[in-house]
Amino acid sequence: MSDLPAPILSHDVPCRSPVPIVDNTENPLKHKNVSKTCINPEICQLVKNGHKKSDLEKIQDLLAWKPWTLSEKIEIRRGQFGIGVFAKEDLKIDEQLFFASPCQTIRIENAFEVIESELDLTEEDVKQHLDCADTLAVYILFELRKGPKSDIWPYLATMPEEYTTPFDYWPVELHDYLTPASNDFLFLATSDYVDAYMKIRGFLEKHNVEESEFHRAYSIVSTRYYYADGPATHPDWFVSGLGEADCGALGPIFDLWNHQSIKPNTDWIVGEDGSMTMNVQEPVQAGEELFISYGSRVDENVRMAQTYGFTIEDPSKVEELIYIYKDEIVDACVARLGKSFAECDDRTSHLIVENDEEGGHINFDCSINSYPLESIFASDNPEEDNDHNKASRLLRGALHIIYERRSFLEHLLQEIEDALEDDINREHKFMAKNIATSELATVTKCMTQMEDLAIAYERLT
Ligand SMILES: C[S@@+](CC[C@H](N)C(=O)[O-])C[C@H]1O[C@@H](n2cnc3c(N)ncnc32)[C@H](O)[C@@H]1O
Repeated sequence: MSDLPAPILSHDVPCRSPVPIVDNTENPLKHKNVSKTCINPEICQLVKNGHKKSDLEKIQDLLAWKPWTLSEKIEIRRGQFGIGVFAKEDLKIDEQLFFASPCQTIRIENAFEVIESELDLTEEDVKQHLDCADTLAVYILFELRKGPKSDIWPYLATMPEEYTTPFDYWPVELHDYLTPASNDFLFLATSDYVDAYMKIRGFLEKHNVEESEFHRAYSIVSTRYYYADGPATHPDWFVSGLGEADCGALGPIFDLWNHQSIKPNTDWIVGEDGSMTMNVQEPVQAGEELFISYGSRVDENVRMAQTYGFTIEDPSKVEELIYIYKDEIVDACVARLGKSFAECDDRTSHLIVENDEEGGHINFDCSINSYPLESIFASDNPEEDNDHNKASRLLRGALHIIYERRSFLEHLLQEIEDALEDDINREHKFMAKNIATSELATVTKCMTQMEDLAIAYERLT
């Protein structure tokens, strides 16, 4: 049984009607609840005297902003990953911890309202249509500029001042410390927001928005965005579909939950009406941090680095995908099939293109039924071949690639360890180390599986 009051249904909390731009010179805190943000009179006095609010004081303001449905058994405080959510008491599976009605989340409709009514967005400005993330980023940017006059200031005030992730600004001199897959993701990290910036560059320049300001707003959105249904209607300049779960929203309070890939202890449900509920998924002991998984594909350090700007040190808590590159396949083909470089190169180029893999790599899931490896290591006389021969040829090819990768990663890790002896760019070097460590763990696991399989095949002969 939940200790929470019955959830506030969406129709009980009126959504804002289109907000006219109000002259707030008298009361800069337009929202009624916001004017009462100092829930602690001592803090109130300190703020009046020019005291800069701490992170936790800002969180207090956020909690006082709306009638959140938040379990008394949890608390928000600083932990090892910045602000996080913690259990004050033991929690049982299925207990409800948090509920937000649609009006308590920040949705694409809020962004439409402000962009359409307050910003002079012309057809010329939006030659390419904006998607959900772009639109929310523009909205967040201009609300941040309003400061305390913004309707959503108690939320925005809790955002980190600096919002750049190391992957966005990776120093050129540290490129060699990244695995090949990280180098692919490094490109993706910047390309999203650069594309978004380029789409509306003219409009942003008209408002004197520098790239760094847009970058902060875009990062706020991309690191805190959850999928929700698209809007029922939308302006012409908006690109996403109607009513499909391809859009996103920001969830104050909800977005204070930190990430854990494997067995997170809480989970969330987005209702059909757009409400958000957080439930306990694994038993939790008092004092423990509450985690969600940010998504099924973020169990790779490399992807977390790209999207969220952090990596996890413990390799048992992450699982990388193994990306195999063309050069590695060609090398294995020459070494294991005794063919010429030209022939192997030709076969591999052809198959990688046919397999339509971006960037000349294939995703290898440590299975010998992996196409196009199967085709590359196929016999020249397939009609004389049998399953056993096929499998052992494939295993030899795959193991060659895995062994080479493993020794590359061991060497790379040694180089990173040496580089860590000087203090420059330590955060980046630790990130590179975590990525290489988790990839090495995944590759080693795959190697063991392949070797066990190879031994089993040998026994059969
Ligand atoms: C949605 S916010 C979570 C709240 C955040 N900790 C804060 O202080 O506002 C996501 C950000 O939290 C941090 N984070 C979340 N989970 C993490 C983890 N497992 N390890 C390191 N950092 C994490 C990252 O900076 C990430 O971009």
